[in-house]
Amino acid sequence: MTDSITLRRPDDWHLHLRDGVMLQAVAPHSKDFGRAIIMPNLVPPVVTGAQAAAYRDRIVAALPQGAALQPQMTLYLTDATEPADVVAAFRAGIIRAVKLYPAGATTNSASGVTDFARVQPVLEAMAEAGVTLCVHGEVTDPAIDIFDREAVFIDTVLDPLRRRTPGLRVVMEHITTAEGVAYGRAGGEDLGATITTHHLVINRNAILAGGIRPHYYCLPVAKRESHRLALREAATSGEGRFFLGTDSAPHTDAAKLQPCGCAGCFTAPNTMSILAQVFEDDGALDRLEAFTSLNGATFYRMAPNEDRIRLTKRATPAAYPAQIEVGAEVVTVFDPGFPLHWHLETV
Ligand SMILES: NC(=O)N[C@@H](CC(=O)O)C(=O)O
Ligand SMILES: [Zn+2]
Ligand SMILES: [Zn+2]
Repeated sequence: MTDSITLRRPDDWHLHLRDGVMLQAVAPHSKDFGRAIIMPNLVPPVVTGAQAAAYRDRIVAALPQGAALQPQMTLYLTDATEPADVVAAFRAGIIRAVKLYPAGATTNSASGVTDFARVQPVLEAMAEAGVTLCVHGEVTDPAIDIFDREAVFIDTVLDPLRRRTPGLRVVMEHITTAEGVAYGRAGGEDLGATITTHHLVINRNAILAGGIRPHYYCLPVAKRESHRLALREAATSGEGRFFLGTDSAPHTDAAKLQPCGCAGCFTAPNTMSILAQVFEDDGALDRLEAFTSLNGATFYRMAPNEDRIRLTKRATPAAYPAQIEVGAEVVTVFDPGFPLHWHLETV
């Protein structure tokens, strides 16, 4: 039997494409998404409108002909960001959002915000102009347990920040906890939350039980099973607050398989096949389109994509490479641990 579903073309509201040889290798794997919010944590970070525009051009040049992907650029918020520069880049159509990394929270976040009072004028200008703030929501205090850093961030940083900046549009990026789901759900239309593919599939046992598995290590780190189930419930609910941001974050195996390995899962090549299985398993295939193709666009006040993709379930699993080549190195593709019977087809 062959099952088939047709969806509006999905968008990826949180994507790392990197630069240089890595960009060339990974960009084609996101070609079937419509819009993608491109993360600015390059080295050095994307901090000016001119840098964002130049990076956008490099991304477009790295895409194969006929690719659907339309990069939506972001600026990396630092203590030195000028409110007028952000608003000018937004009004010029160069950027879609600004990304907040607490300094030291994740990969390439050293230039992130150290002092929230310093960036308050930027946040106020963004609220006024309608620029979205995308937030990596983890505290960096070494005294806080890594599995608690998201929940503590919500209480001690995010909620106060939103209260003192009325009207600011915020996306909680890659939520990983029941607390993140609850906070996202309680927000108004100015609050959204992205959920990754991999956090719907793995809990922390995947990283640590029976041996350490660096390819499942990302930030925020996967939590216990009850949190994964809360994310599944949120993603498959169809509620407008929750939408797909893959956080596909490629690192070479050389960088991941280290005494101190990098955080990030590379899910771009097989995300839609994995999500179709997740939603089928939860009896929610009819809500996959809301999660991947409608809710994020609504949040970002964009029309949904007009064109469609098709997912077809076949007896033979979809093939995807275990690794892709990046120059002389490789990047390992996320292995969900189950066969991918849903094949992505362009219509
Ligand atoms: N998610 C990750 O584990 N890594 C991301 C950074 C981020 O999104 O926090 C990366 O850039 O590698
Ligand atoms: Zn992050
Ligand atoms: Zn990310």
